[in-house]
Amino acid sequence: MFSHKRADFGEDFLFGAATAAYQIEGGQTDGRGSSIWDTFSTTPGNVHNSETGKFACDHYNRWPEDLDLLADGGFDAYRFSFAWPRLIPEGVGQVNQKGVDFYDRLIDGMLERGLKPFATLYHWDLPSALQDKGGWLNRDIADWFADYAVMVHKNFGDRLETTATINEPWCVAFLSHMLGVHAPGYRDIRAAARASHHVLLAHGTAINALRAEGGKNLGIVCNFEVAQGATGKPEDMGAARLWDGIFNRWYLDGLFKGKYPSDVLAHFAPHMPDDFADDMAVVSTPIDWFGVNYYTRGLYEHAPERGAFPLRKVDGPLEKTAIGWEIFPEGLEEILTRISADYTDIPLYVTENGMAEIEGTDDPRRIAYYNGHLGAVLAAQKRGADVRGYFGWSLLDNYEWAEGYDKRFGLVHVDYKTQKRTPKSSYRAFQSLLTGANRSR
Ligand SMILES: OC[C@@H]1[C@@H](O)[C@H](O)[C@@H](O)c2[nH]c(CCc3ccccc3)c[n+]21
Repeated sequence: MFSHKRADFGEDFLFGAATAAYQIEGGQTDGRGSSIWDTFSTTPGNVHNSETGKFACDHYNRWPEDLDLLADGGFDAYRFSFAWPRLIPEGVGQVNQKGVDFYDRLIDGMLERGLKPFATLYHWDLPSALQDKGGWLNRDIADWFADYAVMVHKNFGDRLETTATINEPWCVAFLSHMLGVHAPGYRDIRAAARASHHVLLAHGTAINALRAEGGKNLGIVCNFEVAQGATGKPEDMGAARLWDGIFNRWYLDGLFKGKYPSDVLAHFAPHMPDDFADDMAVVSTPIDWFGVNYYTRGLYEHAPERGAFPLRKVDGPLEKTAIGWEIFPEGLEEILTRISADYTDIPLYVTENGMAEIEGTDDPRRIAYYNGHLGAVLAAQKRGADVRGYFGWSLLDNYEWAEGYDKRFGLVHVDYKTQKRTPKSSYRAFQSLLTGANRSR
């Protein structure tokens, strides 16, 4: 079990678990439109075993059971995402009423169980019809996204506890347009530079549109990593600093200082959209809370042969999870205190933190992983970070993007042949922390 008590975190602190539509819903039916992950995952070479989210955890049909798991676990909140193609199949225009009905039932199901809905508008499943128009490379996406955000607000806003615009703009832009690891799988610095700006422009444009409709408790979720030099050599420390710029400071500086970091801009400058500087007031539109996703640290070395970004991640010595990420809870304390000291004093939520294992292990290390990172939250709170909640990634084993289904992050095991859900020992640890007892319905 955990070595912490629920009261340690503060009376109003919220505990939750998180998921994302494409990773759990399946349900490619009832008018849902195609997304870039449907096409990317069915293109050979992109995803482990060419696995897709076609069925996933069948959450589209099994959502009552999954909400029961959250309620039985004693969780206060549920972080979920809307599938843009399920609500507006072509991305703009015609609404799919069956999609609206699904999320109506889902959100009412949360409220009936006393679960606070923490919604994410975009968790990577862009409608294919918008990709056909350039997707994140087309500046118009700011308006497409804002119109979608307003549609969600009008249908569900009165029942949502919080709304995040984008999950992990670094993944939407750099991972997907520079590294090509995620959909749409570009490997092009010009695409990466333009997507890295347009994703934040879309965020700010949507925040302004939601404010105009009376939207409240609006935020964004970014992913963070502590970047350290593989050695103390100046060139390796410089590589870590540059990665910190690419992964962390591009978003923190853009969102909270209204200015992109000059070291990263030096590499992106020839490829940035014209007059991007004129957009920075919109990019840094004030928000009400900030979501922090944290998993691990990275060690970096100088790699001159690597072209535009002369750096390379190197293998570290610390214990690793099944997805190869070092276990480094101190990094969560560092990230939370850095954000609250250097960037903003608005409330922070740890919106994702968790550990992958492989099939059937119910890895006992997961309890230690969570215990260590919960301790990091407490340490950050003691150092002044206003951390209001913590969401474990993930409620269920699910579709782990390019890794397919092998890498299991769930607090609850899913047998994909039978769709049987089985709580893991880490689920019981949260249940004990949150309810003081191990019980199931
Ligand atoms: O990889 C575990 C989770 C994903 O399942 C979530 O959908 C996503 O929000 C998320 N972000 C991160 C950290 C950033 C990252 C994502 C994918 C690959 C490498 C780094 C880890 N995770």
